[in-house]
Amino acid sequence: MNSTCLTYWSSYHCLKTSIIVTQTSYQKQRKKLMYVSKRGRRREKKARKRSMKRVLLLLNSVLLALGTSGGPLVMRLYFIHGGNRIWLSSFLETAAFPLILIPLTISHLHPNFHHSPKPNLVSIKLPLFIASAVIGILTGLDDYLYACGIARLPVSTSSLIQASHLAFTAVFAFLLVRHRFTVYSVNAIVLLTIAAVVLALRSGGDRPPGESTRQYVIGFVMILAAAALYGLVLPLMELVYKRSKQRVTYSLVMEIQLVMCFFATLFCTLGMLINNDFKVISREAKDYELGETKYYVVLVGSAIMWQFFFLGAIGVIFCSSSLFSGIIIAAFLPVTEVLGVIVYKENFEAEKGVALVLSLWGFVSYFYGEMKQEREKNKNGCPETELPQSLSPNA
Ligand SMILES: Nc1ncnc2[nH]cnc12
Repeated sequence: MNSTCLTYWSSYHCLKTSIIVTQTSYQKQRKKLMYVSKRGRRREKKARKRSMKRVLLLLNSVLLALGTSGGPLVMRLYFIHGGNRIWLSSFLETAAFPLILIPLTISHLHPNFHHSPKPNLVSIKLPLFIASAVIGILTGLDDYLYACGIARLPVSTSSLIQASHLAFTAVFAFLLVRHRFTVYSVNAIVLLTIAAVVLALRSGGDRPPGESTRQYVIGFVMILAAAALYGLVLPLMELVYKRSKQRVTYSLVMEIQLVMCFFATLFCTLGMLINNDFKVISREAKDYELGETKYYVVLVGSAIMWQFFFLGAIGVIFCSSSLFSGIIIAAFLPVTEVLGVIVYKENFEAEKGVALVLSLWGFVSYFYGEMKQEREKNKNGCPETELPQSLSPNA
């Protein structure tokens, strides 16, 4: 009896222990599963976010490329055929800002662009508003300097601006946001700068007949100042995103763009008022070589192209970096020159071909470096990292 009892007793204990062990391992397994699925969900969310950011980067790069090539071409069309109001052309650089209301409305309605179920109509807070307004005024000043240069140095100057613009952006990106350079990005900066300098070397041949040396020098200084100022504005924008206490979403980026362009346009409107540009527009339209209707078409086209430029630039900063914005602007410079050959029947000199090849090489080098960096990150076991050099804290 005793021995039977003992057997039962030990079997009972055995069973109990095995139940407890099973329960514990089940709980452990369950916890692990929950952890894995939680991690999986988090990964999935991050991957979705990353691919969304890639789409946005592509979209903004296309906008920036369109604006970089189309903006100077249309602005040149204005000056070539009899337009000469500098404040008006700088005003046109940002005046199409109400267009941003279209994607902004879409983004408010689309759940992928915001994070709360009931997004506010206006999410920008006062500190970000003030920063955007200050950058907007700087942009207005930059637009004026840029238009001054384009008006005085018609063809080759744009290449001069871009030549120094990328270098200024690189220096300010290092100083303001501690941008980390790779061998590939430095190679790209050098190649793109050489490409633009090759174009700029032809500048003597592009000097318009009858223009005084003084006018030429003023144009040169203005365009260099514009390059330096815009080289500061892009990293400044990146700094604003990074320091923002608000979570920076693409909707917020568009609101920032709206505020910036509003203040830039306000600045140029004051210039136009002081300079009596509004009174002259109708007379200038009547005298325009391509006709009155085409005059207004050129003005509207210019405003749209420049809006693509500015929206693309700050969108690329949001998705990648200010340096990448500068790289796209520089890379499309020879494309603009080649388009000038096609559209305005300008001469196709060997320098334009050389510059085009160099800038494509620079662009490919930059991309190769970025892809390599991302592949290495993935190999090191952090596949869910954000896009290279992206604004991870807010994105
Ligand atoms: N205001 C501006 N518009 C276009 N390109 C520029 N590069 C430098 N300043 C610029």
